[in-house]
Amino acid sequence: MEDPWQKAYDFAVAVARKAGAEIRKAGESEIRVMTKSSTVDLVTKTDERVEKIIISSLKEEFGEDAHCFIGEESVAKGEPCVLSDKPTWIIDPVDGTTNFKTKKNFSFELLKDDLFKLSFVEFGVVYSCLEDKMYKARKGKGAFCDDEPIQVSDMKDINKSIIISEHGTDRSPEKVTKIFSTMQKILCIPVHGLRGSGTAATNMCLVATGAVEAFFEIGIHCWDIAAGVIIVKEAGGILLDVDGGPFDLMSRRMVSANNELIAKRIIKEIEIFPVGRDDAPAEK
Ligand SMILES: O=P([O-])([O-])O[C@@H]1[C@H](O)[C@H](O)[C@@H](O)[C@H](O)[C@H]1O
Ligand SMILES: [Mg+2]
Repeated sequence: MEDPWQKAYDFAVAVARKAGAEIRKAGESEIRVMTKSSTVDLVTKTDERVEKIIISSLKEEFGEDAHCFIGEESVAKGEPCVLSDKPTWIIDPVDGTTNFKTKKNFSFELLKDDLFKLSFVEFGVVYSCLEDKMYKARKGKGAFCDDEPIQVSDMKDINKSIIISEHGTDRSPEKVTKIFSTMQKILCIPVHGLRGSGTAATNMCLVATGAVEAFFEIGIHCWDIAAGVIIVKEAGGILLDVDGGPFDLMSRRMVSANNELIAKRIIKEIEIFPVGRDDAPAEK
């Protein structure tokens, strides 16, 4: 049977490479940083320019009105963040802008993917442009890094696991206290280690390749994780909400793990704090 999304998947990979080259080039000049929702929620001209390049390339290829778009920087400027039945590209032009602005050897990512409905991701692409690694996954067809199949870790022992979490972009003391309390409790289970790369996309690819057992965060956005969701799933891993319920892409809460045992053990320690949904109606 003909695969209707293969062309879009291949095109997504090509656009990711093109955008990655732009980001690498931009990293050679001075990077001026601006802020969005808080003083630690950063954006640069490169984030904005690369998002425009990606969206215009997709419109040129598939038609002006064929698909919808949810782009991190467009949403920051007031565009809606709502999933409908129409195929929708979810775009984070630079994931890990805080790493990007240092111009040092941390990773930052470009990601995009395509969704139909909340729980139905067709494919995902994450291009780690500094190390030139292309992660991708297509529903039912496996996950790959540079065309080599990837697989989550088979570890079932939480005491031998490595867990990733991040601190997000909200520095209100009560939330930071919960984040650190959760990390302390997880460290003391004990686990082998806690990590954090500074980009949700990389963190999810690390779960997918088996480098770590799990990554969780409260406060991430759909564009940080959408591509990673299918990459982790296709690599054999699972996604859950931080309360152990079903994962919801727009909820801004996620646990991704190699298996249910590890995910549920971490979930026992997570101190949940409230965050607004990505698709919440805009405040008047
Ligand atoms: O803003 P951005 O650099 O695209 O994305 C951020 C990164 O993914 C970071 O790892 C995560 O902790 C933040 O919650 C995100 O906002
Ligand atoms: Mg970003």
